[in-house]
Amino acid sequence: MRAKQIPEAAVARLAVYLRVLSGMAEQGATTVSSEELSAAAGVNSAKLRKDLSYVGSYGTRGVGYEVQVLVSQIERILGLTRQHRVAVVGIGNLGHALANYGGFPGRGFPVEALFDTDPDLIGVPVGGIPVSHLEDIPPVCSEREISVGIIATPPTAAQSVCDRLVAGGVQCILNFAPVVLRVPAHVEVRKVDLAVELQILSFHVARRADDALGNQGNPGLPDAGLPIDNGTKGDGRNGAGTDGGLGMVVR
Ligand SMILES: NC(=O)c1ccc[n+]([C@@H]2O[C@H](COP(=O)([O-])OP(=O)(O)OC[C@H]3O[C@@H](n4cnc5c(N)ncnc54)[C@H](O)[C@@H]3O)[C@@H](O)[C@H]2O)c1
Repeated sequence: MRAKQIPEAAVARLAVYLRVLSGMAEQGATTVSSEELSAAAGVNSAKLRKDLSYVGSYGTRGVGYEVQVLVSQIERILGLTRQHRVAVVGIGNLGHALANYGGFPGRGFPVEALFDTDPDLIGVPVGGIPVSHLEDIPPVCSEREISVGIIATPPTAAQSVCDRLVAGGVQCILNFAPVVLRVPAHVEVRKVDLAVELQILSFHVARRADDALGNQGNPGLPDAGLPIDNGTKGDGRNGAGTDGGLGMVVR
């Protein structure tokens, strides 16, 4: 199956399986049953088998899946066979945490550039990387071949930051600012909103309470298994769409 035909929710779960499988490989596991993997990932085994069929992996009866083979298959489908260099813009509370987080490089996302406007921060190393000024985003991103930009600025600054990242050749943007970004069609945006995740959790708690009272709950609401909100290209989900004339996608 081609990567673009895999449902968004399954893509998010594949990333979770990859994290779990990498941990198993580190512990020396060579094979894993679908039951073990589904328990470790917190996904039911029928859904897991369906997800793994998207990457062409069906396992062997009585043996399960070869861990390294499955890791390679998921990495290939997620485009993780090469590194994606990351820039973080806005080195405040969140930006500091992201810049200092040691877990990105090992997952193929080394942080290579930091930007802010605060004169007290410019030139100061955070997580070993000196903070550059906002104005330098295009040349620095282009020179360091940054492909992922993380926006952790106040919402009022996010669009102009986004425009600079795009001018620097960045193709993927992870946006923490509570604002909808306008980007050219070739740029992919994902929006992270932890409040939405909390609201989804709240929904599931409320549904359980409903079920306990013998009601059916609300079956039409989304799977809470997604770590982040999506912003897919102009498909009408999540408020995404095109502006029709400018070739821009609003996410
Ligand atoms: N999505 C979520 O779940 C979530 C969670 C926490 C925070 N946020 C959002 O993340 C953003 C950052 O939050 P924070 O608590 O780190 O804020 P903060 O005020 O601590 O940091 C913001 C940083 O952005 C810098 N900045 C301001 N204008 C800039 C510009 N034009 N270019 C570059 N840098 C600029 C500031 O100097 C500051 O260092 C906010 O928009 C906040 O709403 C989102």
